[in-house]
Amino acid sequence: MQVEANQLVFSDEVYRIVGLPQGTDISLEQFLSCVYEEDREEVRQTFLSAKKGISGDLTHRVKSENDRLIYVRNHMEVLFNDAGAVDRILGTIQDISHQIELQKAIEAKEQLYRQIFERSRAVKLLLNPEQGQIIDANEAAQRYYGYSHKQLTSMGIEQINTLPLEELRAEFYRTLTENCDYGNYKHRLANGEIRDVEVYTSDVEFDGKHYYHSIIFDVTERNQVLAQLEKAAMHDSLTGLFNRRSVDYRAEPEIAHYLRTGEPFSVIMMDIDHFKHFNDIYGHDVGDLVLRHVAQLFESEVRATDLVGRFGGEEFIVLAPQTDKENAILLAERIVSSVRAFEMEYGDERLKITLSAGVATLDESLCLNQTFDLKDCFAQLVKHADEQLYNAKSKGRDQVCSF
Ligand SMILES: Nc1nc2c(ncn2[C@@H]2O[C@H](COP(=O)(O)OP(=O)(O)OP(=O)(O)O)[C@@H](O)[C@H]2O)c(=O)[nH]1
Repeated sequence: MQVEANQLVFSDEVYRIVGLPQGTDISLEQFLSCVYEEDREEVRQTFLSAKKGISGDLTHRVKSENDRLIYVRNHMEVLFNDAGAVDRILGTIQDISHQIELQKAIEAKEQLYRQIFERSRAVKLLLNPEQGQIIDANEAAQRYYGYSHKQLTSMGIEQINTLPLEELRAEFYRTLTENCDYGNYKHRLANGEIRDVEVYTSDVEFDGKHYYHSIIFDVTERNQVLAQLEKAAMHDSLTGLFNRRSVDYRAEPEIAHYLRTGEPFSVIMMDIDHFKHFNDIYGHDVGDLVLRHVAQLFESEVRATDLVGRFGGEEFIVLAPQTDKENAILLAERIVSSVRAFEMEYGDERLKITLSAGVATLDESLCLNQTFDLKDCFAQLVKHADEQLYNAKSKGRDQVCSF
């Protein structure tokens, strides 16, 4: 622009941008009329400042043909004459519509993903994998954990996850590298409650840095139901002892362990003497009570590594790993004695209970006859213990016999 003459000289590109025929003489006002109304005043002010000697930059819109809006970056460079007065303003107008459209598309996408993260009803956290720092937390996470966004984003994941940070890192690494996209953890809420959670984690990259995007599902109630179902499936409902299915399930690895290491393994089969009398004389409920009391006595006599199960009716079994014949006999005698010493109160009466037991200890002959089928091997062992149990019964009951 020739400042003195108030005359604008355009390059061909500027004529194209403003949509005017090339070579047209243009005044500042004519140029401003091409500028989008909302931006016009700002462009005028930048021109006025340039006229006063201040160079400037601005982004504005220009109305092109068919009123199409074009975004331009307008740089006004002030050139001074020898006397130091403003001589010309050299304007560079660059069509940046494409970049702006691109930027708008990126922003729109960013907004979309931001909303997917923030408005999701699933609990979501964004973590820094090195420090375990919580970088972002959506509203559902704030509600779930009971912390504000500010509090969560100043916390490390180890303040929520009950695992120590080192173990957590190893867990994250395992989850991501082993292509297993979720892990089960315990998370602590602001009110101190510990909840079971299933966490799905994916590695996301942004600006050259890696983050972990975790979606957290509370599975506390589901786990409680599963644990109850599992307990019901594995235990006898009357006595709380393991049921026959779980005895079989636990016996097979013990036999495999014996075959591998030669460490002894014994079983004790036990049966309450004349149990039918309790039912017949006092009723079935009292019979049930006897079974419960006896089950408690068993549990107090065995080691934590032993397993006591109800094999059926009034027949019980003890699996005693790492126990040889001598020690299994001692254990059986201890149990038989403790039952003998026990008196069950029933009204004014004190009911006496006795028990017979048969012991069998695993040896190779029991397994070698089989084709190394663990089930058959265990059945053989039980059969031998059962024979000894009936031996004890026939010898007068209230005693232990062994194979
Ligand atoms: N109350 C109760 N009785 C049961 C249960 N399961 C089995 N019984 C009873 O246990 C009794 C077992 O009787 P028997 O097998 O004749 O044996 P016993 O009377 O203990 O005699 P010996 O074993 O020969 O000393 C039967 O009357 C069964 O009905 C139970 O869950 N509750």
